[in-house]
Amino acid sequence: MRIDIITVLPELLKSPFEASILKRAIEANLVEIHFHNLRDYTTDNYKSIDDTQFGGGAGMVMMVEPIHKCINKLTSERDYGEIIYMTPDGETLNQGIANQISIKENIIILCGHYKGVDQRVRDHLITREISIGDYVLSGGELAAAVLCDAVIRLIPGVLGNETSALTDSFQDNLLAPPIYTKPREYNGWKVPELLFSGNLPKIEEWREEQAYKRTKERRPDLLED
Ligand SMILES: C[S@@+](CC[C@H](N)C(=O)[O-])C[C@H]1O[C@@H](n2cnc3c(N)ncnc32)[C@H](O)[C@@H]1O
Repeated sequence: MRIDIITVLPELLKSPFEASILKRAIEANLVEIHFHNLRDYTTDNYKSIDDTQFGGGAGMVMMVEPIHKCINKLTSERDYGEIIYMTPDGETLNQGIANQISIKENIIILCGHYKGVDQRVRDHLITREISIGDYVLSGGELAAAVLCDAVIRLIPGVLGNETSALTDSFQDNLLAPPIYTKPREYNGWKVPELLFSGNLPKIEEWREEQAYKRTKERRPDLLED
């Protein structure tokens, strides 16, 4: 998979890709990340990417031209399965959306700033708009990093254990069951006996029951789907 990220702050985005699972995925050539500084697509001496709003009002708006030029350059080189704008009024990111995006070969992610981008970018250049939640960040970079992490860990081969992403919360509309590791007893706090029984079908059944119970308690809305 190839991910092209358009940003005015590439430095803000680098560190999430320089550690742990994302770093290993890049090193293993399972994903390529390319940053594009929007200021490289400006025409004036000040490298302006924003201007005041037509009609008045507080806050600057990101201009259509540099974004158009950058997206045009990328799409003239290869096809993209999705051109995503990170925005608080987009569809809220969930595991289903991450699954859908993880099977795309190439995607572009546009990070906004200030009041956001000129509406014509959204009307004519963007194919999907994604929010990471009902709150407003200062820029799209952290949101893009969240989306990339959620997507990249689903690419086959990225996680050491192929099945582990499938047993995480939300994959089957259930939250994950409780998990335990050594020691067997700590401070008088015990691990459920069944987990030492070696009876794998029973353990699996217990995990499913626990996942269902936790989902019913914490996220009953998931069971309605
Ligand atoms: C200050 S916000 C703009 C908010 C916009 N004026 C509004 O009210 O919807 C600047 C940029 O941060 C990004 N951003 C902020 N909150 C976000 C969220 N919850 N999800 C995804 N991106 C977000 C977007 O790229 C947005 O263009």
